[in-house]
Amino acid sequence: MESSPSFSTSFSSPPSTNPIPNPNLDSQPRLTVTQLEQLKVEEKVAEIYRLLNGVSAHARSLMSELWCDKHVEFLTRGLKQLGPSYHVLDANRPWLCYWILHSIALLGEPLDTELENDVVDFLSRCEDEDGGYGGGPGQLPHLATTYAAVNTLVTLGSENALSSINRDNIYKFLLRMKDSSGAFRMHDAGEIDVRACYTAISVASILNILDYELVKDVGNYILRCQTYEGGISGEPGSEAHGGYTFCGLATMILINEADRLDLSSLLDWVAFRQGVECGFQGRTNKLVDGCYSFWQGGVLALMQRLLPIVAKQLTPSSVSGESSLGSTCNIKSSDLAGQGSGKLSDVSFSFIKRHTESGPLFHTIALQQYILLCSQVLEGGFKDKPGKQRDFYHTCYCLSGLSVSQYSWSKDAGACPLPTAILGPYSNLLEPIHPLHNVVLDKYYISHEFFSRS
Ligand SMILES: CC(C)=CCC/C(C)=C/CC/C(C)=C/COP(=O)(O)OP(=O)(O)O
Ligand SMILES: [Zn+2]
Repeated sequence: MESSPSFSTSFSSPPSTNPIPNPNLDSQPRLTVTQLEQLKVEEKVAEIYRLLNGVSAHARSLMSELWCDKHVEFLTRGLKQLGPSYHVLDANRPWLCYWILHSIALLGEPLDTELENDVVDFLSRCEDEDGGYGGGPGQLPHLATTYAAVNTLVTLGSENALSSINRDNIYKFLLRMKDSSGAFRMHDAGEIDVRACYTAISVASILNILDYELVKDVGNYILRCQTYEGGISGEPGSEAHGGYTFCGLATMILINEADRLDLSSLLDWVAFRQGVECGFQGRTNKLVDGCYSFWQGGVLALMQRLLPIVAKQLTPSSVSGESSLGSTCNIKSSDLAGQGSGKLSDVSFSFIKRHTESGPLFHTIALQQYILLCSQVLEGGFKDKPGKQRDFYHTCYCLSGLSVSQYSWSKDAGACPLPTAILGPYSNLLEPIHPLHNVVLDKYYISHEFFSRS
């Protein structure tokens, strides 16, 4: 054996170079590429956190400040003009709109009407005449960019933005993407995966066009993607990953079938993804990354609302209660038969005992610390981890994760958190999100009202 069992090889390390000799530890077990990277990241993060030692509470609060003005400046500049290096994202332009505009909305910053109308015009030019949005004008419609475009227009929230969406055509596009297995494909003749299922169901739900035809058998596909670890993979037989776990769980909640998952093993898997760096990793034995603050933090925010069902899966009569997800998720614990593996680790069990009544399922202050001290770029924007560059994707998902962690103690969706739930000054508080769609909650309510009318 090349390495000791406790240093098991990561799935994603390239076989040709893995494991490599560790020059610093000649007589020790040899470490894999990922293990060496992990040690470096831990050291960099520890160095940052050491700065907090021995300084006053005031200084610590300043070090944890969210630099709102800098972020708004970075985001607004990006919305107006991007440098040439962004050409690689030419097929993702609705995503850029969503990442930037959702981040601005989370920061509570209004957008000027001219800029807003420019975005609505641009997205209308990305809309295919047979339904769905492409990555840019004239590009083929794709489910991911359709999700990004719809979430952007919901985030803008004006009559002009919401009425620009052709719901009949989007419905036809979604039906065309539906596979006979029940799952969805990303585009005509494209790949089938959990992302496609989530983006289709999220769009249909938010636009109030979700029906039996779209829902039929999609839950069976998601069930096939829950792995032996408890998390959810992109397709059957692959590795559990935070991004897909969010997509899979949110889909199951939106179609009212969350109780079919083994929620106790899912909870165990996701709870263990928060590491010594205080942030989350995307999968077992991989590195921390700021974007998982939302993908994994969002899963835990959803799981918090499902705890009565987790407990019911374990012991059908132990806990009773209703899910609090609101109108899009009308799961009633009384509707659910006790099912699932019936096995729950001590960790999950004590979580449930402590948190069925209140309180988050992860260390929310620690996550805020990772986001604000390790991912935040003081000139504006957020990054994956120390040593990386800022980008709009990480800015969007670090801010979304920050919002989720700030509101995780709040009993009612969006209720103002206590100061003790916020790391740094209270002015760090972001807008709350709807955790199933990742749009700002107020914007969700406006669109819900708008699309309920027709
Ligand atoms: C709505 C929507 C489209 C959601 C997408 C969800 C999402 C983020 C999926 C993750 C995809 C994936 C396998 C990343 C692994 O990358 P990596 O190997 O570079 O990263 P890792 O080492 O952190 O796993
Ligand atoms: Zn990332």
